[in-house]
Amino acid sequence: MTVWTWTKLAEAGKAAEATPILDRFAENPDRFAEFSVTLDDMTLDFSKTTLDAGAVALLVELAEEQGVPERRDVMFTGGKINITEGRAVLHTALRNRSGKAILVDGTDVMPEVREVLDRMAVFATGIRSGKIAAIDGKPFTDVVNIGIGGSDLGPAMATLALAPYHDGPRLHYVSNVDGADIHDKLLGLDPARTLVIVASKTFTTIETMTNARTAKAWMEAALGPDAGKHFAAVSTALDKTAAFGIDPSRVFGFWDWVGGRYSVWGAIGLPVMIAIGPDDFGEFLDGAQDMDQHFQSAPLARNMPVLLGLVGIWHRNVMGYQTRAILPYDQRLSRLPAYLQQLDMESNGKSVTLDGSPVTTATGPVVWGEAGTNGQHAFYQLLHQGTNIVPCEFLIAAVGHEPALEHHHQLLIANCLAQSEALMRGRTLAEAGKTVKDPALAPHKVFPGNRPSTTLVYTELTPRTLGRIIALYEHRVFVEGVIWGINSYDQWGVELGKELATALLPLVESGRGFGGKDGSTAGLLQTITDLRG
Ligand SMILES: O=P(O)(O)OC[C@H]1O[C@](O)(CO)[C@@H](O)[C@@H]1O
Repeated sequence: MTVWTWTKLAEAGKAAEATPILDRFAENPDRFAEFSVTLDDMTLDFSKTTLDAGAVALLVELAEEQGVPERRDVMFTGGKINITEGRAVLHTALRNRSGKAILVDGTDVMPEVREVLDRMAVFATGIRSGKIAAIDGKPFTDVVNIGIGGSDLGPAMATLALAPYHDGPRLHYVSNVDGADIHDKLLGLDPARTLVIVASKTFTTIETMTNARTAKAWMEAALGPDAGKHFAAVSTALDKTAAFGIDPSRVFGFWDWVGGRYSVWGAIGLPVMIAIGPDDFGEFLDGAQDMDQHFQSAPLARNMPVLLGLVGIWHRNVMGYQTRAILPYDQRLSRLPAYLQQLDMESNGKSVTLDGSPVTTATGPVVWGEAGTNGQHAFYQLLHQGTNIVPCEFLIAAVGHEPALEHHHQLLIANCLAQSEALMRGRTLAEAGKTVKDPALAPHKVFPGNRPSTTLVYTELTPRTLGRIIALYEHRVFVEGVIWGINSYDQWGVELGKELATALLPLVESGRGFGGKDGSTAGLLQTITDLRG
């Protein structure tokens, strides 16, 4: 009975406060082994948390009671778990390399998935080799991807993450409707050498369509009516890509059962495939499949995504922490926090359960972060001494991609481990007193410690490793969403702002008619109108 389990968990949470994390290692020399989980060369360490064996057992019980294994199996087999949109949730089909059929409404989706991936590979290879050339017969040197949200964050994050594997044309990402974005990205690009990919699941998103039209005008000004030959599209709306003038042979489709924020594995990943090539893109998919298979087969208590999800539940619901920080010690993962913000917050930022009734527990935390070590010199002050406790999620590769700069990587590792140690260990007043001549300074140098973190360690940030990392976080979001009883796969919360922006545009354009608006909005419209002159 779930209420009973939540009650027991609340008691466990109170009891946990009595034993500092650091002391738990003295009590149990096997704590690291017992509170970490491994998949091949990847280890998730959650020993620097207040969890003990009893709490983990209760959390696993909660996951079982809430039906995590059953819901997982329904998701993987094409059940329509996105009930508010009547859709299956099958991003896992995009990286199903097993040859097994996956049925949606009785039809195997795998032949279509493979067909699109094969077409992407032919196109990407052609662009990379120059066989698919610009209208003057010369190779494309630059690719501009226009998209936003899931049609931008995943490929942009992955392109940066996999820079050491990038041997195709240069990639540029335009997302913001702010004209500054497309202006600055196109500046210095030669339309004669540039391919534009318009990426939009719906092909209606105002930001993307506005940027796409601007890019088309830029291209047409240079190339005239042949400009369309420098465009490709990724979308589920094939009628709309045709209306935009993109040749169907350059349109790569996907399906309504792939959510935008889960879509990097298929056609939305086209720019990544162009950058790193189909073979490495295949490795990326293989990595995700590794995690899928582990998620499906490992017992809950040794299951990496389940445990990461349960650590999240412990921190959010039992300890009451409101945010979680994503802290990759990898400059090339500097877009990971932004990517995970959409994945996590658009999925689990919900207030009603599947049946529409209000939730009775807190749901998704605020997700934020920055690459280490940069964050250390910005916001770690608050992490160590602020009044909020922020569970920190560190990521670090054992090996960097720059052998000649090995000393940099050693410093990076030392910094990463030092931070989780410092958060846990803290510094007492007595210890602080020994570091200062003036005792009045000692309180300023106290660190409360006992601040929780997890660390994900792997050999090297390869395409396969990146695939595993992203799939790990996708499944973590799933596990938490199931426990909270919410639909992680819709995003109605983004609609109201879009509707109001559409209604406001004519007022901005005309500079009048503010009467029906609330005082603040009318006042801001008037002020902006006056400033625009
Ligand atoms: O790919 P599209 O349809 O342009 O949508 C872009 C993004 O907009 C949203 O629908 C809402 O912001 C996201 O879920 C999605 O990733």
